[in-house]
Order: sequence, then C-alpha cells, then structure tokens
Amino acid sequence: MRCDSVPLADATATDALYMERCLQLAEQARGHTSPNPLVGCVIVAAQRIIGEGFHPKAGEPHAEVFALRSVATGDRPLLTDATLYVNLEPCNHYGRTPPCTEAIIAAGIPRVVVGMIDPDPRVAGSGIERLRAAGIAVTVGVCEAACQRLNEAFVHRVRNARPFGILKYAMTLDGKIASSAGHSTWISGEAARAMVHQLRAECDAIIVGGNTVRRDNPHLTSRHPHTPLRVVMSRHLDLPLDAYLWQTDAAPTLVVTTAPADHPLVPHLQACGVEVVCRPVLTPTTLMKELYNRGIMTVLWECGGSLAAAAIAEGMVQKIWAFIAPKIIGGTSAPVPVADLGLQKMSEALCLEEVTWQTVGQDILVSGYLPKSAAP
Ligand SMILES: Nc1nc(O)c(N)c(N[C@@H]2O[C@H](COP(=O)(O)O)[C@@H](O)[C@H]2O)n1
Ligand SMILES: [Zn+2]
Repeated sequence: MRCDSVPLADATATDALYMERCLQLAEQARGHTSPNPLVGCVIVAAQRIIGEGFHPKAGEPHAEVFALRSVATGDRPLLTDATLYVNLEPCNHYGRTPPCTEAIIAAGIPRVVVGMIDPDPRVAGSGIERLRAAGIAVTVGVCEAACQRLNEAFVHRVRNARPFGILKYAMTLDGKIASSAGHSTWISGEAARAMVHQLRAECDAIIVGGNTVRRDNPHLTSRHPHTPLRVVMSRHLDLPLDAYLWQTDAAPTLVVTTAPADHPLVPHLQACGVEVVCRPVLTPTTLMKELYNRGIMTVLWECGGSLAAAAIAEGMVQKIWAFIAPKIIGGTSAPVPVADLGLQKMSEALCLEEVTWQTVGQDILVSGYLPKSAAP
C-alpha cells in the first residue's frame, strides 16, 4: 500500500514509510476483525523496527498491545526512546479489551504517530488527548487518506449505524446480467470469478433476493477460508425446497422474511441449519439494520436488478464493482444490473466518484463510489 502523505510540520521524513508498514500489517486481518477496524502498529527505535503487530479479531488484544508484546527483552530499554506508529488513534476506553493508551504510557514511549482519529465515539480524539496529557508527543494525520481508505467500512459503520454496502455484478458489453431466457452462467471469466471469491472472503455477509435463489440457485461460498454469512431476503418465502444454499453447510445462512413464523417452509429451512427471521417490515434498510446489530461491517449485494435498485435508492450501497465481459447477448427483456431508479434525465444519473478500472483476464472491472448525496 502506497501512501502519499500531506507534509505535516511535526512529521519526520521516515514517518510515512513506517505508517505504510502499519497498513500492510493491518491488511493481513482483512475480513476477520468486524466490527473492529483494521489496525497495524510498528515500534521504531535506533532506526530499526523493534516491535510490530496487528489486530487479528474482535475480542483479541489491539495492534498496539501485540506490537508492545513483540519487543524482545533485550530491546525493552529502547522503548523510552522509541516512536510508536499506528494507523488508528489508540483507544482510551474499556471495551472488550483495556485502553491501549495506558499500555503505551506504561511502556514509557515518548512519541506516537497516528494515521487518523478514531470515529468511534468512545475514542474520538480522547486517546490522543490522553497521550498528550501524559507528556507524549503525538503526530496525527500521517498517510491519513490511505488510513481512511483502509478502514472505510469501519468508519461508515460507526458514523451511520449500518454496514458498508458493495454492489457487485457481472454484465455483458450490452449491459445484461442474463439472457432473455434467464441464463447467466458464466458472464465473466475465471479470473473475475477468482476475484469475486477473494472479495467475498473480505466481506461479512452476501445478500441475495428470492429471485436470485430461484433463478440462479447460487452457492455463495468462497474458495478462501473465510466464508461470509449468506443472507436471503425473501418477503413471501416462496423459495425452492432444494436450493444449494440449504443443501450445503459450507457457510451459515440467514433467511429474512415478512412471512409468518408458522409458514410451512420455516421448519424445513431450520432442519437444514438455516436461521429464519420473520419481521413485519423488510426493506434493504431494515435488513442492513438487522445485520448491523449482528456486528456486520461489510456487506456484498450480489442480487438482481430490482433489489439492487432498491438498495441504491435507500442509500444501502456505497461502492460498485462492475465486471464487464466483452460479449453481447442482446434481448430487450434480458435483465439489467440495476432496475428502475425513477431517474428521467441523464443529468440525474448517479455519477461514480474515485472511479478505477482494470482488466481482469478478458473482462474489465470498473469500481467506484456512489455519491454520498445519492443516499437519502
Ligand atoms: N487503535 C486501535 N487499535 C486496534 O487494534 C483496535 N482494534 C482499535 N479499536 C478501537 O476500539 C474499539 C473496539 O474496542 P474493543 O476491541 O471492543 O476493546 C473499536 O471500535 C475501535 O474504536 N483501535
Ligand atoms: Zn486499543
């Protein structure tokens, strides 16, 4: 990860390099920390790294504690002349773990370099204040943009009390996600599919609608060790008895519905190990709230066009991953990735921000962020 840091008056020439190492360390836990952030920490003294660590999982010690623990006994006297680098402000509260500020102060570290302020209201600048009150020199904002980007899902979840939503789809060059007959395997090539499996491993949940289960009968698994929760949003519970989702226990599965709890499919799904939740109202917003309450941080929408349009309209999608395959299927009734958004003029189109594109095998991946103003 490269970070182009804005020059700061109190930063040294090497601060950005060590912050980049923090980002690399933090990245190792991607997909495993929810609802906690990705955090890496490096301790430097005598122009060398004497300790480093990252936060592996919620409930485990924070990155700073792992880094402090990793300092060899022979290097411990160097701590009183060391700089501690961390991409997120050290915490200052008793959560699942004690405050890192106390551990840093107790170690006698004289300087701390922080990538970004923690948006968690339990911290929100108080960690930096506590360190400064203890006489520690604190530099804030080294590689800030890269630090914010690394924890975009954590920041979004804390600020908005809902998970970060990514809409992923694969479409043909003429903008179709299936043929008019509903056939959709495979639009993109193997390289793109491998990338999707990686993306799934980095998310906490994948959402599909009942239509996708009926038409595509997906597995929604990942080739990687971490497999996200598979979530089916089905108002009427008109789902097939023999869908792959309930036949394999490769990943936990949750069905959320407005059907009554005594619907005949409920005991069948439960016998297959599927959790069924019946709610009076079911929209992308209520579902995301439900997932937020379960500690979920990043959600992948792998749904059809109608649900995608509803999720976008309700502000439940922040980022788009669109794979475009160099194929043409045609067909006026062939489904499209996003159904009606009620927009009439091209000037009303949602223009993605920070757009990037890359070739993936024979396909092109275009990704970007929906404008924040698009959310209600
Ligand atoms: N600076 C820092 N380093 C880490 O490694 C972290 N995991 C955090 N997390 C902050 O603390 C909150 C979680 O606290 P518990 O793990 O429950 O004790 C999290 O919301 C962040 O604010 N910070
Ligand atoms: Zn902490």
